[in-house]
Amino acid sequence: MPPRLRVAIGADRAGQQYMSVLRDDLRQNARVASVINTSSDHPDAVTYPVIACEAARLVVEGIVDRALLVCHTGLGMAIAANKVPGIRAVTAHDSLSVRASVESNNAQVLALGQGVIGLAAARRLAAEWLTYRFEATPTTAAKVDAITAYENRPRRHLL
Ligand SMILES: O=C(CO)[C@H](O)COP(=O)(O)O
Repeated sequence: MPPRLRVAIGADRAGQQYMSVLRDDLRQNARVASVINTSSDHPDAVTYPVIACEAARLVVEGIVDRALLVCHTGLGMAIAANKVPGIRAVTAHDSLSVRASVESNNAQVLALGQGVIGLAAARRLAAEWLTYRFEATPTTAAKVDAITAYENRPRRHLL
């Protein structure tokens, strides 16, 4: 089995229910070394950009390997997390996309929508997500490196 993963988990108010179930699942999963909860259990505590950027920061600082985020659609969490340099965050609600996000895109952040999929599907996707690792072939690595290179360009060259 590959090295166990350190995972951050977080949710806004709209994702609290799934997040608490997924957090317990992560804690019981043999593929997980540790779980950091980036959201307060209080449902009004924080909004999705705060949670997403905090979780993304934990990833880029090397405190965790991945982050699992839940909001109503999974969209805002991914958008916000992607603003943190070095983060590749996706919203994915099917097995193929979840798998490709890790194996092909080397995404470290998965955002799920509590309003989009059922709880059983969310639990299955999260469990599957833990089994995947980036497969650094010449083609996949070159594309991910191209994203990083674009991100690291001086700002005047971005337009
Ligand atoms: O789904 C969300 C963001 O994509 C979030 O849970 C709700 O955001 P809001 O519609 O801006 O409140």
